[in-house]
Amino acid sequence: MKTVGIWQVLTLKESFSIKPSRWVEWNKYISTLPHIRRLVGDIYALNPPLVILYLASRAWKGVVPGITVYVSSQLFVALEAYLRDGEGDPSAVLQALMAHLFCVVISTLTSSLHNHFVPKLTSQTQMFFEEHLIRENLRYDVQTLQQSKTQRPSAYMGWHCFAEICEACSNIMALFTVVTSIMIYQQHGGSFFTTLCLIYPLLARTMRSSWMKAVVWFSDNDDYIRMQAIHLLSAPWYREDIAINNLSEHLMKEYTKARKRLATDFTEHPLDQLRADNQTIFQLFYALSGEIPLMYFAYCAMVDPFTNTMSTLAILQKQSSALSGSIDTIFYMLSSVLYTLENIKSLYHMEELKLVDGTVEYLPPEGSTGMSFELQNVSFAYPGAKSKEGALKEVSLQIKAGQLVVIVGENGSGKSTFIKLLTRTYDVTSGQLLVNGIPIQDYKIADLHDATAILHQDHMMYPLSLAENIGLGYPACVADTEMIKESAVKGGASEVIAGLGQGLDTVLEPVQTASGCHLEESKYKELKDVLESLEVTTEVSGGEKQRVVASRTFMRLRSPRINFIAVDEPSSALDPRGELELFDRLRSEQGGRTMIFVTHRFGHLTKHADLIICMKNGQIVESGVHKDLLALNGEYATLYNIQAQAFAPAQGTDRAGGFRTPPDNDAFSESDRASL
Ligand SMILES: Nc1ncnc2c1ncn2[C@@H]1O[C@H](COP(=O)(O)OP(=O)(O)OP(=O)(O)O)[C@@H](O)[C@H]1O
Repeated sequence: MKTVGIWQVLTLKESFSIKPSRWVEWNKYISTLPHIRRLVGDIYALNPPLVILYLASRAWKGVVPGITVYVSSQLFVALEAYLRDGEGDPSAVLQALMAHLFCVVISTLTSSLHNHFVPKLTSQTQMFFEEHLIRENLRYDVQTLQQSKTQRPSAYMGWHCFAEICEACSNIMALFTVVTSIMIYQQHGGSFFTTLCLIYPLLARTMRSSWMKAVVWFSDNDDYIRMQAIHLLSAPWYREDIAINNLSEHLMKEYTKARKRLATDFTEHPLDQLRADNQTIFQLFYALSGEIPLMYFAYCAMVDPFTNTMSTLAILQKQSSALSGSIDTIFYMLSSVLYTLENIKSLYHMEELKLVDGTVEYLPPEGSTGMSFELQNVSFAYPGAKSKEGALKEVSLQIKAGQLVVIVGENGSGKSTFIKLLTRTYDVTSGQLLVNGIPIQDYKIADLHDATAILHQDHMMYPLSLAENIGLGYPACVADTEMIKESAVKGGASEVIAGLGQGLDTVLEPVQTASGCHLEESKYKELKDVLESLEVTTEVSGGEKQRVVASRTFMRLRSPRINFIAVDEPSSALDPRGELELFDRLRSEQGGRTMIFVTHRFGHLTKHADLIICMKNGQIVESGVHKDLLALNGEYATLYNIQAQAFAPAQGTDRAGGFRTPPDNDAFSESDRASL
């Protein structure tokens, strides 16, 4: 670790070597060859004539530097003979000039053609990979996706990888043709000259790789950290807090004090400071190496003054710059191509993921429309969770088909996790979870999900119309407007929807396609206004969104296949009346199906419950019905009484943390319940 100004910088000591580990890296890249073949095949199949045209344009780009070097060398020689003696061969000049111009014309035409058809090929490829990635993303469950460590590629990556590989091949061809033309032209000393030309790009590469070393940096300077914290506090989102608490002056004083203390330390970016260190000598060498062709010419001219002319110098300069350019490009591309190869893998990686699915078709238990659960010593830890403690520990329990269950407990006690296991969002880490007497993993996941409706605490809106937002609860009836409207009434969203200009057709957060540029000048105000009026987001409150999402669940409940309804704290943003109505309507929709509520405000639910589960630290600490649990006077009674006391007249303090004791252990009156 090195201290650079206020920064602590960590690097690894590396020396260049062809160690076995490097070969392991190369093997990794070689293993992508099947993916490259697949990528090229996929893109070729999209539009064979355009792909052939594209490859031809890249091939031309590969040979043109060599041809240009050769032809311009011929031109220099012919011109010099003509200028020096006044009686050179005009046809040789014309020939060389025509060849040179031909190259220029073909290159320009190729590049213009290239610009014409490449966007078409790019968008076709992008759409192909977008479809491929959407299909793969939608195929997997939460657990499999979370376990996949590979980065998620973008659809553009397909074309980008293909273009990079073609570009790399084109650059290798360019190098080959330039070297060939140097060898042809300079039959004596060509290889020596080629070697000299390597020095400049090699030094450039070395310099770049010294900048691209893996580095980690952080600052442990208290003053700097404090300045940054105060800087963050000046952001608009803290404004209200800072203004109301009148903190501006205090913060400014603190900032100034910290800045004064820091004055002597460097805060510039650590990489800039590192680069500035010990680079002068190296940079000098690097700059001088660019002059090697000139030195070589001076040497040749002194050794053999009669055969070396000014055209020889011009040719040497042209050849060396073409060669250095090709080598430099290849070095530069090498690192990006290696990265590209990794990306190709990730494009097809999703297909290789294995979805752990069962084979049993889900059927409800005989004579019932509910789903039964049995947990036997179930434990669960989230994949990659940092906490050593699992989210659920040794949980055993039975839930009968058609029961109404309420799960209560403190924050983080494992209530949502419990629901995630029952809905097979995740698989248990150990123990056994039986659904209708069969291990949950044995069922086909899609079948289980078809029989489940879940209303979450997150109110996730889809970037689609409100009609679809609700209708997708039951995709088979997504076009049934009447059913959607009825569901909206049950979910409490009908008034919200009626208040929006486009009603059910409103898209709250439309897909953003509109954009503009160069609109700063006032004469373009009209255009700017048009842009601002396009694809506008409609703001609604969190509670209103929750009502739309609840309507989606009511739509889902119309499906005759639903046997299990899980409701996980869906009312955090709802007003008390909205919450009460939502819970009552959900209960009235139960119709013999198993229904589980997770809620902190359980006063108006638990008395209807067939089973109450009280959780703490990932375990079930109590379970039973309301009366029995109150009589136990344990965890459930404590939680219940804390809520009840808010509505009870003052009667002294109780044992549960200093709250007033209610007149009896069941303090919610009907009117309290309604307004809870
Ligand atoms: N995706 C996750 N990855 C890792 N740990 C998680 C994840 N989700 C929850 N946990 C942890 O699992 C434990 C149980 O969380 P869970 O969400 O089930 O609690 P909860 O009882 O529903 O809490 P709350 O009442 O706050 O909603 C907590 O310690 C939590 O930090």
